[in-house]
Amino acid sequence: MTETATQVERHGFGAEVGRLLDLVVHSLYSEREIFLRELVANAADAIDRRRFESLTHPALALPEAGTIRILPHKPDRTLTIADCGLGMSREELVDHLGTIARSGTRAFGQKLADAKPEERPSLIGQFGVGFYSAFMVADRVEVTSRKVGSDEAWTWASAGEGEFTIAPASREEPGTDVVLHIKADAEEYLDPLRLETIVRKWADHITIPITIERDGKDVPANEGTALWRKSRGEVTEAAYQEFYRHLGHLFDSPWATIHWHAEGALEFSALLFIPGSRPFEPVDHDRASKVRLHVRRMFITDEAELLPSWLRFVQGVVDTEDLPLNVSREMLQATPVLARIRRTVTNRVLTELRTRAKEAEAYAGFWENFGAVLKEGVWEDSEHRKDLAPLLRFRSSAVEGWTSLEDYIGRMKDGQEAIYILAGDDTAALARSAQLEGFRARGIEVLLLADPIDAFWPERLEEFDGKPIRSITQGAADLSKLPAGETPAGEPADVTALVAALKTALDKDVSEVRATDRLVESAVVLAAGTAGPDLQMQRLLRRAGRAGFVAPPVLEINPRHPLIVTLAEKLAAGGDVAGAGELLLDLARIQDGELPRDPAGFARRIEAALSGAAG
Ligand SMILES: Nc1ncnc2c1ncn2[C@@H]1O[C@H](COP(=O)(O)OP(=O)(O)OP(=O)(O)O)[C@@H](O)[C@H]1O
Repeated sequence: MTETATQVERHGFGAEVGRLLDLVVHSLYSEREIFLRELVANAADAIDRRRFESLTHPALALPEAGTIRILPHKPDRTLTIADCGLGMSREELVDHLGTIARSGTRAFGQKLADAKPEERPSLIGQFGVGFYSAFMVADRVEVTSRKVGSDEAWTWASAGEGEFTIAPASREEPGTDVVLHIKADAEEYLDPLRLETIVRKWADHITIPITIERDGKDVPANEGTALWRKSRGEVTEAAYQEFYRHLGHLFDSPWATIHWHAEGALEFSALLFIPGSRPFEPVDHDRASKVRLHVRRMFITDEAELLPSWLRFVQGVVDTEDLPLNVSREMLQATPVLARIRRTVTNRVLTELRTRAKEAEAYAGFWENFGAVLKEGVWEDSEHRKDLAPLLRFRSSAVEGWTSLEDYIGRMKDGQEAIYILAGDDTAALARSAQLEGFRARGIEVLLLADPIDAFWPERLEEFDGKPIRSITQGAADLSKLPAGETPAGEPADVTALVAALKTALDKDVSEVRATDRLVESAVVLAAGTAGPDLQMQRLLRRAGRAGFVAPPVLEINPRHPLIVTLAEKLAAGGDVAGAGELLLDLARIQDGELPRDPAGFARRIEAALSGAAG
């Protein structure tokens, strides 16, 4: 390098990088070797990306031997990881290595900061922290990179303490060298045999050849067999697990490993995993499946959406013989081959779920992690809606744990015609809801739904096994045909006049006031009109600022409740019930977890009511 001091530019790290670096460097001793996994994975990504770009820009083609070279050099205590990948421009060096681009890394940094110091090593070992893990073993890191298609090369350098420098450099070919100045206590990473053990452990499934320099020669270090091409019997659980962790930045064990080879009309190998825990990076990031598409072992893209978005939690690889190696992005969008693969792979995952759904306990684990995502399919995928319905699980007002629609139907009462559901924000609150009183009194089970998507999909599924699915907050649930377990205490008051007076008092805040037989202990409850969305859907629309023309709720009153009886009497004696009406409506709202319409006014009315009681 012929740099002069004046050409070296100094930059401060983004605040998040600084914090992450500090944590990584100071909390780690045991699992340091994963730095190599991270750097080799970055090199492999860069080569894969270059290969893909070169399909449309042949000038960017990879040199013959597209390898990753690991070069330990004891005399000057450096370890270099060199690749012939896409390379980075000056701006990319600054952006990619000076700030944290990946949301997952950022979230991980937070998790790391929150963890107890003694827990940090294992956290880092499990997740990896990308490029910055280099600072676990190096006290200085230099990255010299030349972007494909450019003659310029630049060196990014840092001691991992608050700042990095950028200076012009030279590199004969496009690609990247990451040079680590190995710390005194990390000398083992200059030993070729030690490095080889690490590569075998972490990177054996990487299909790009990896070599380690030993006695002046590049010695192959990875087997490079594509794991998914092997038959199931040839792959150990440990190898599956390692590959799974590599794919999804996951640290647990897969809940399901689905590995098969399709032959006949379509030829492909697929290795898919359903994660055993919710991934660290939120799955709804862009809602697209990231299953990787390979053609004859070569990585093509992870954007082929090989699974519908409601299966986006599935990780894995599909490797086909039926597409040309030089498949372009345009072709990927147009080819019927992918559509056929998609259908086959989707059905295979559904079959796996159906089989595993028979083991209630294990399935519950899956459901808690990904049930909410699966339900999106019921909402948006008419082709698979009916396949998904039997896979759904619910909390219920009648049984502990999870239950299915099929089991619910098995418990339906004589004369009960519908499957009843109640949606809200939180199952514990739903289980206590006044909405359930009349159903409980009649021994009728209600399914309790607390995912945001639950406001949507039931409307699309409509029925299961011939039984309509009904939200109990929508319309007047017709409970009169179903006998109550015991007759509720007290005579119902004649509330005809009260109903009319309350409607007048509440005016546009309610669309109707009516007496109901679905309450037992509570005086009032809200319902939605028969035609429009149910209460939970209305709440979500309001929160999204899209209440639009949602009709005001129906206020239902319990004619046997002492409070209602008293109000009916007060009205008959010529008293005014307008203030009480305002309070009743707000009480009904509060019961459903909402705020009073006018909290200050509500407080004043409560004060007045209490002083009346006190006086
Ligand atoms: N050898 C390389 N060649 C080209 N670009 C690289 C190389 N190493 C890193 N980069 C760029 O720097 C970015 C940051 O790397 P880093 O390892 O921190 O995160 P990541 O690779 O995105 O995530 P992770 O390592 O957690 O998978 C990469 O996304 C990539 O754009």
